[in-house]
Amino acid sequence: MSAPLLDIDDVTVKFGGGVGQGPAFTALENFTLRIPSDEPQIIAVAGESGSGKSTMGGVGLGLNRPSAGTVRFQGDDIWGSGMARSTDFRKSVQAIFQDPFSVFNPFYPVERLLRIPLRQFGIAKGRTEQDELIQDALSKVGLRPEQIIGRHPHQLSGGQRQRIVVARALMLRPKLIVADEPVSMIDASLRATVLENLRSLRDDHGISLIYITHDLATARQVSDRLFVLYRGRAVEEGSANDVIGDPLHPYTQLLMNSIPRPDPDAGWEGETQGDEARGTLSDRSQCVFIDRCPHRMDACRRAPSDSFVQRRRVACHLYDDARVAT
Ligand SMILES: Nc1ncnc2c1ncn2[C@@H]1O[C@H](COP(=O)(O)OP(=O)(O)OP(=O)(O)O)[C@@H](O)[C@H]1O
Repeated sequence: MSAPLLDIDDVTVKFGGGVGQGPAFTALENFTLRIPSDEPQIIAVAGESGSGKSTMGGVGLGLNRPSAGTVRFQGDDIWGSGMARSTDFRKSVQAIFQDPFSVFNPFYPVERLLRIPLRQFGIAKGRTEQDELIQDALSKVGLRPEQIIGRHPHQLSGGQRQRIVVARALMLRPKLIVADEPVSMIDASLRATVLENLRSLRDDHGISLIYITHDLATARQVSDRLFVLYRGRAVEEGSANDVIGDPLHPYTQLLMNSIPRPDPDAGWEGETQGDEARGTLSDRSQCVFIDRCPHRMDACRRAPSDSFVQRRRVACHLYDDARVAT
């Protein structure tokens, strides 16, 4: 069996803790995710603001170095081998970020923006080959090259810009894409198209995706597996259908019952903010959800171990019996 494409094994990421930085803050804790190399998948990572989603994405992209645990890409420890900084790795793992505006220089026409990564990664030799690749990538995301080429970012709609970001990633023929809130900046009518594009990356191009989102509905639409993060802990993980269809962790249940606001960036109703949402160092010895949980009991003063129940992994003392049984 070949090595997994990406193997994030028991990774913890802490920020700060250095001289003059105050105590270390745990943004991600004991996180494990394996994406097979022979079967492209879309993995959704959901949770409220500050839960550690982007930190997790940064781990996959080789941007956040784990404080503990290992990250392997096709079998190689990306930090042990120095691979995280190699051109090969940076080409193989691409990012699609939330705000397509931020990646565009307003003074460059689109094709110039697309040529930069081709040159940077040495993908196409001459200008003709570059132009062919650019046109091909634009067509693949449903854009008509003749309507796009020669235009500047402000002459394009939000949906076109977002698709260009997908085209840019596609041109580099990555094996994995980390898409961080790719649809939150575009209006609902275009969302379906962009989600369709993400699905096509998996189905037509064999690319796996880590899809980071606030929005459980789109997670269900596109993803094979879903991780629910709270205060840096994956509290529930399983097939998106199982977890969203019948959530077991009280936090996932809360997410399902909360009413999504019209503005996806505003988060869920009842969402905590700031320090409370992030948790503190002292929280880590007990269940991270203890202060909001309607089922709180004495056992919750200890951090729960994982239980495997109803085809998913859940970190909650309510399922301790299931854990003993397995
Ligand atoms: N470089 C950093 N230095 C210090 N703290 C950080 C850093 N990056 C993230 N954090 C903190 O880690 C926590 C998790 O942040 P992260 O961005 O991963 O959350 P998120 O779930 O993606 O949130 P959002 O949905 O708002 O983007 C936050 O409290 C954030 O302030």
